[in-house]
Amino acid sequence: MKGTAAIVGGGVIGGGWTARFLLNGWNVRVFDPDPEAERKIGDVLSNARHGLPMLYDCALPPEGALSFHPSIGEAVEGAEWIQESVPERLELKHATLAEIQAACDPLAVIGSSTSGFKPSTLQQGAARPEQIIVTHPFNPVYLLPLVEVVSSGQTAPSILAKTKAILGAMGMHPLVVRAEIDAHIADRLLEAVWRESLWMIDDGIATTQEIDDAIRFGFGLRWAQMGLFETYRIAGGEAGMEHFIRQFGPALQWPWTKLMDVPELTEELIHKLVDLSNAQSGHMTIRELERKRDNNLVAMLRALKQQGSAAGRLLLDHERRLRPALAPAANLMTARRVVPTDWTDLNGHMNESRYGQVFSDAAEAVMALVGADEDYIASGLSYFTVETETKFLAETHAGERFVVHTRVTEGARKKIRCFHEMRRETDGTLLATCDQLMIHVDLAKRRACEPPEVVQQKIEALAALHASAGGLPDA
Ligand SMILES: NC(=O)C1=CN([C@@H]2O[C@H](COP(=O)(O)OP(=O)(O)OC[C@H]3O[C@@H](n4cnc5c(N)ncnc54)[C@H](O)[C@@H]3O)[C@@H](O)[C@H]2O)C=CC1
Ligand SMILES: C[N+](C)(C)CC(=O)CC(=O)[O-]
Repeated sequence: MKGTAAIVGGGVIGGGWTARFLLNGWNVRVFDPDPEAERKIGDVLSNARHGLPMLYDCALPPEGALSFHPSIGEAVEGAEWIQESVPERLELKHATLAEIQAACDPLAVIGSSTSGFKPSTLQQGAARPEQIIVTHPFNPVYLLPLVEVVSSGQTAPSILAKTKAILGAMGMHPLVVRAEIDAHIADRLLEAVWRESLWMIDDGIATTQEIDDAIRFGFGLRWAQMGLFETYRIAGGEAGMEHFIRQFGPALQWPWTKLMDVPELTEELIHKLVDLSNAQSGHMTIRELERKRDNNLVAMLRALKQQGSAAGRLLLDHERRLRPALAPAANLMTARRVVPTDWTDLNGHMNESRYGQVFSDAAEAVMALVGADEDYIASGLSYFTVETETKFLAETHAGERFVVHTRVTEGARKKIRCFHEMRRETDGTLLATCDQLMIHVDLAKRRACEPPEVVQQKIEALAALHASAGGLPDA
């Protein structure tokens, strides 16, 4: 599902939305009065182009076209999705939504990035309230999948359905908030932590660094994979949640928090916070910090993907939809992707162990093509690799795109032999080759066996096709 999106307000969040849509193949039309908007969005895009493709073990769709427009009216023309991301001021949101509605398609989704306003508040005075919905993302929008989707009684069910479908197709997780509430779900939680943290700084209890360490060395790591309640269920020991709530529930009455109070934002507190933050992170520019954050997020999300857990499960499902179906052909493209940062080593290039992964993925594509796919393996039959010879011919680095072409050089009885060629996509440089022999096995007996006739025929046909076609395609 791809189309045209209009981004109204191209700052931190609008820039992130621009990248999410563009890199998922949508055309994006931006309006932002800031004369620096194009450069700033360019910087966000360069981070996104580095980070997002690394999440996937296959290629993203070709990028859409990006354009900048001098007015809201021109930007929203023909757009199926309009994302409002102007500063968090109600009168500005109302004026912007009115200008959008004066020019846009009445059937388009108008999503607002608002961190805190309820959709019914945004809809006040709107020409078509039914078209407006809250779609609250998380920074960086191009990497974090969560979008809180909040409708009011006036939002059309068709707009809600379209919103969920479009966000899901871009690999995002639309979390539909059951009832509208100021600051939705996540910002309520974040605000409680933020308020407590400001108190601890104001009271001289902790520095920004110490508070960040308390999060990132402990519960921050837990929250990425299990959230609050599953984590606390485990913390109750074998008796689970009941023991946990009976033990720690009463502590909520004790003076552990100052929850509802807010420290007064005096100039003194503001300067203290800024000075502490400069001492903690002032040695890096914001862009350097963003790149560090993105590399860490990519590595963590890839680890979750490997486990099929939490946001990693979502990535796996998205990847399945992105992967093109392979058909028998003389020119068999068995992999196409970028080198993720966590595949590089101290030498600054892709580590030799990762080539094994690349050629294993290419071999799995061939297996699936001849019918030895996930269901086949679940039924108790598969192929094991018994021999490989890999030649490392040129270096490749994080972020570089490569393709693998495979020729089946032997396909008879229990054997499949593949010859893989891995090339850098930009200039066709041959990076590595791999000669790989696989043997068909019975997974219950863990012994070699003949594949069924139907698989056998497909392998033989593929081997014959590749023998008659000669070598692999020129780069
Ligand atoms: N920064 C964050 O962490 C998050 C912010 N949000 C929400 O996203 C929205 C935007 O916030 P940020 O991107 O952080 O702000 P920002 O200040 O980075 O960007 C706002 C952009 O809107 C532009 N703008 C100002 N007036 C405009 C107008 N009349 N028409 C079009 N563009 C206009 C500005 O030039 C600026 O580029 C807010 O509603 C905020 O609550 C949501 C999630 C996270
Ligand atoms: C601080 N904030 C309220 C703008 C934060 C958000 O809305 C979400 C986020 O990305 O943390």
